[in-house]
Amino acid sequence: MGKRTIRDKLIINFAAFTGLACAFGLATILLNAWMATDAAVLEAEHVAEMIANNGIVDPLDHVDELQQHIMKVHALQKRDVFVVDRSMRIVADSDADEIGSRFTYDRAGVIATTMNEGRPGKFVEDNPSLKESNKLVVIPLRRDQSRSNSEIVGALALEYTAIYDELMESVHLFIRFIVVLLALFLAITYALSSHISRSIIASLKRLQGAIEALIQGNHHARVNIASEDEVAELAGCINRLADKMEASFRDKEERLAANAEQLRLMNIRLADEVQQHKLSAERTEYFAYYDHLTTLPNRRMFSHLLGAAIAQASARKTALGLLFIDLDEFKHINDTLGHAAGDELLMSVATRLKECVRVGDTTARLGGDEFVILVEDLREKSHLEALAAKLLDALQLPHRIAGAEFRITASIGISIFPDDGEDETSLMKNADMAMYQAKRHGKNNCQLYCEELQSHMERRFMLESSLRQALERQEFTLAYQPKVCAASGRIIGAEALLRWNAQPAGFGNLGPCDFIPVAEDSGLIVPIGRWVLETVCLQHNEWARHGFGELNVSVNLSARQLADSSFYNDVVSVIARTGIDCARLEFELTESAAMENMEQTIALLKAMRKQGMRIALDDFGTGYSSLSMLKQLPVDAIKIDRSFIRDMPGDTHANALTHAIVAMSKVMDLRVVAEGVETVEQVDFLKQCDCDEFQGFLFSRPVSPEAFFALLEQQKALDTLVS
Ligand SMILES: Nc1nc2c(ncn2[C@@H]2O[C@H](COP(=O)(O)O[C@H]3[C@@H](O)[C@H](n4cnc5c(=O)[nH]c(N)nc54)O[C@@H]3COP(=O)(O)O)[C@@H](O)[C@H]2O)c(=O)[nH]1
Repeated sequence: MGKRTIRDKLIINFAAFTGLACAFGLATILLNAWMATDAAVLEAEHVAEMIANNGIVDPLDHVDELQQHIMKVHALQKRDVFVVDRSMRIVADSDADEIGSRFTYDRAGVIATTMNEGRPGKFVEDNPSLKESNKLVVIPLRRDQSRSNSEIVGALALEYTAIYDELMESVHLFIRFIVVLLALFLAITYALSSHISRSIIASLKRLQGAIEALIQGNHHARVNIASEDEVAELAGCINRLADKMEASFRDKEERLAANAEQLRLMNIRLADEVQQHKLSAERTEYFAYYDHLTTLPNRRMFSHLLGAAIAQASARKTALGLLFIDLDEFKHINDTLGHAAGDELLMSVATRLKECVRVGDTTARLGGDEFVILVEDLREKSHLEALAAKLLDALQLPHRIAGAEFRITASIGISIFPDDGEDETSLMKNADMAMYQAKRHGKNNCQLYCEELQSHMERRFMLESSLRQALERQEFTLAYQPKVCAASGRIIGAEALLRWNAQPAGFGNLGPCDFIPVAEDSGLIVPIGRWVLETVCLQHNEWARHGFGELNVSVNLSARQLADSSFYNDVVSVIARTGIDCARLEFELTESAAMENMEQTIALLKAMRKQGMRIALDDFGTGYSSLSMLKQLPVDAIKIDRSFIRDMPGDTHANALTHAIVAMSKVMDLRVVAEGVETVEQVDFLKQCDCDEFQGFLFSRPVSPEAFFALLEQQKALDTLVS
């Protein structure tokens, strides 16, 4: 079934209503017609009964009286009346001419039926001669009309056409009235229905328009229905829905606006971050090739530049010079002044270096305090030496760091392409090797690479592996050099000095000055030092066993040992294992070793002194020898370097310095040991200076444990003799 509009439904309703109204009208008409017929028949029956009940008993025997009566009724009411006997012969008739004839115009046999059944009947006369058919009512005619069970002798027929027509006339009038009324009613109903449907449809259309506007996003759309019916309620609902939608839309709009603002801010931030990222990427890219502190090319960049320069020089058959620069004692400066000052110094160095080179030369920082300079188109080797000298001079000039002036030196190694190397790696390695050589040559100088240097390095490498083996094979021994009390002249202690027996062939006779630096550079000095300490402690136990437990014994320490994280624990555990009296154990370290990592060294020395061990500052006077440093370091004694002792008493300068050192030490409550004492004059002078102890060849060279023991025994014997 298709969709039905409201209009369709109203029309259907209207049609149904019309149909019902018509049916009702028709039913009314039919009822009226039936009632009219019934009334006419009843009236006829009544009249017929009246005629029949006129008091005549056995009426067919009194037909004349019956005839008279009929005639009276006919005269009064102008109706046809006749009476038939059971054979349908007319015995009385308002039309007297018909009397005696048979009535034949009742084809349906209504009269016969009436006579048989005793009930009234009605029929329409089938007389073709009549213009209008007569309607007749028939009643049975009894012998005694007052008795209902009396024999039926005939029938009386009374025409009721006129009364019927009269009644039907009013029925027709009623029908016309009903039809007009129905038509009027239908017209009004139709008009009203149309009006209502139009008004409802118009309202619905407005509702539809409002809803469609809402659907299309017009949230201001509202519908105003003046009525107070359901449509108006629906309009109210739609308006409320629209209000909600508008509020929700406004809310959404506000949220959208907020989101858009957030998005905008995020976009700005994102753009900013992208920019930052770009900058950071550029910075990362930059610092991948440039040193962030000095802005000089870094190792990676320099490697590229050197590679390119070698390729170009190789093609052009020209030479290159590579200067490897390492600052002397930079670590000390960094440790004492702090990293910020160290950074400032590095920046100052970078500036000085750049100021010294030509425009086409490349200066780079490899890291730490290592710098390189690449000189292209090199004509003369001497130009490199001149440049190195210029650099050393420039670097020596005071640097203004943190408001104070500092002086530094540097060591420079030089290699040349293609003589000293044809590739980047060998050129760098050889310049670096030459720089180490410059360091070994006392720093603040430059060294040109040469093949001997290479063989020297190779020799050094072989020495290192031999040293490693020596430790494993226990090829080291200790010599002991006596320390003599200045006041009593007696041996009061000894310094343990490392010796290497069974040395490998090809190295000559290697003294500690030859192999200890190699052991220090390679780190082997740590296990070697551990062995020295253990041996010294065991030796002291041995002396103690022979009654020389009061002797003090000194052990040398290098910076590398002090820097070793397990050093303190190693010392403590050796002491615990051997059971040596800590008060008899003294450690000697140089000023430069102490200064390599001053803070850590101070803490370490303090811890050792707390355990009862003593500390002596070795080679005093050759390094910084600053008063402030001496004040900071927790030491018990200083050993005046033998370079001072050697020159006295002839050198007034050395004499004065020795005097000053001893005086200063006394003020600081430090014991003073003079080392390298070789002459009696030196002893006399040192005694005048109030020196506490002497150590030197005058008393004894460093000797084997057995020889030292013999010295002790000899002293003991002398003591016995004197006492
Ligand atoms: N870290 C360690 N260093 C050690 C150890 N053993 C030795 N050393 C250091 O080696 C350097 C050289 O020592 P050595 O060749 O033994 O020389 C010592 C003495 O022989 C020498 N000396 C002593 N008296 C005189 C003298 O009258 N004249 C003279 N020309 N030389 C003399 O001095 C060296 C001892 O010096 P010092 O240590 O400064 O007291 C040396 O620096 C040793 O420190 C070790 O086990 N570990």
